[in-house]
Amino acid sequence: MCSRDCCSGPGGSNRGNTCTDKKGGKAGSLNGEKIIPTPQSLLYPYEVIEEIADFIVKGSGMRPKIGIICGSGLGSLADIIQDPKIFEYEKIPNFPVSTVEGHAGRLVVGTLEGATVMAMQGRFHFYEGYPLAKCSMPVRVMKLCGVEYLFATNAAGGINPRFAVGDIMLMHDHVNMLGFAGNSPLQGPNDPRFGPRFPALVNSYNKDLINKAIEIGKAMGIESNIHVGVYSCLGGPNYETIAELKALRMMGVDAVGMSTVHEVITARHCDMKVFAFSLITNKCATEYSDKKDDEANHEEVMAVAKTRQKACCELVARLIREIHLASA
Ligand SMILES: O=P(O)(O)O[C@@H]1C[C@H](O)[C@@H](CO)O1
Ligand code: HPA
Repeated sequence: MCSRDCCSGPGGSNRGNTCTDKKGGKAGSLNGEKIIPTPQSLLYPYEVIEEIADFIVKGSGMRPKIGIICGSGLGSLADIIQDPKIFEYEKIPNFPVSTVEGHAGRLVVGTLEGATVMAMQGRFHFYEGYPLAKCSMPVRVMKLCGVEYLFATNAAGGINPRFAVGDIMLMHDHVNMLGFAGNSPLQGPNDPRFGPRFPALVNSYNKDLINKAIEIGKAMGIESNIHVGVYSCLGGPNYETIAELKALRMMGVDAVGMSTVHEVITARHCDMKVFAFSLITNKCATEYSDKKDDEANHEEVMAVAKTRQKACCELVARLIREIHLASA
């Protein structure tokens, strides 16, 4: 049996992603066992998600209402949670592990501005070798824990020439490049306990929350650093070519990254309200040049995120306060 995490789901059974064994042989029959392709939706059945959610709710003694996913270098969004109960990903049954620098690999449950919240300090990316359904599985865990609002954050390259490094782009739409290529976290049989077979995605990004965030940005005196725009997720881990960036710009994309979209699709499928933003950590070149500056790198992404942690934390905390006060 193949034990690689990329192709084993809960229970350790093979989940049918293309896989090579230790000797580099193509999987199809590994150690004599036949590998049967498994649709993404069967990677984590409802009952397994329920078990994970029970583990978190019982372990924390809380039913969080707001879920936060911390982007690269934005783990401090979870550090401001009060009275935190911390769950290392390795200790949560059937949870994947974080493999990317800047993604600590912990789930933090507690209170923030009076609201009960749970935050992923570390997300899962397609390029790590995880199928999309596994990348966004924690969103379903959040849902079954009681979460109504998803706050998804990411580090992204700015394609819109008006964006500067350190700016925040509130996402109001996305272009799902992995979807264009036929990949979706919802692939396979649909479990209606999560949501409908064919979810609509217009109005995925909650307009009220976007408007409130703009107001908060003004109150913080950073309105000139706040934009509203379109994000696109590519598979990574390589950054984009100039031709790809030009094409994305022509499609109306303002910022590009390697995450978030599949999480938003999963959240909207199970009817969560979504707020998402990109921290612009680098400017993407859309013209050819020999300048080394044009080359994105993860160290720069992390360094910029560090300098903007405070503003991002304040924006998130103030918005959560508004949600909490409105529902009190
Ligand atoms: O998890 P996010 O989307 O914030 O991380 C971005 C995309 C890659 O994981 C990494 C590239 O620097 O940052
Ligand atoms: N491209 C893709 N992902 C990213 C970038 C980028 O320029 N910056 C941070 N994450």
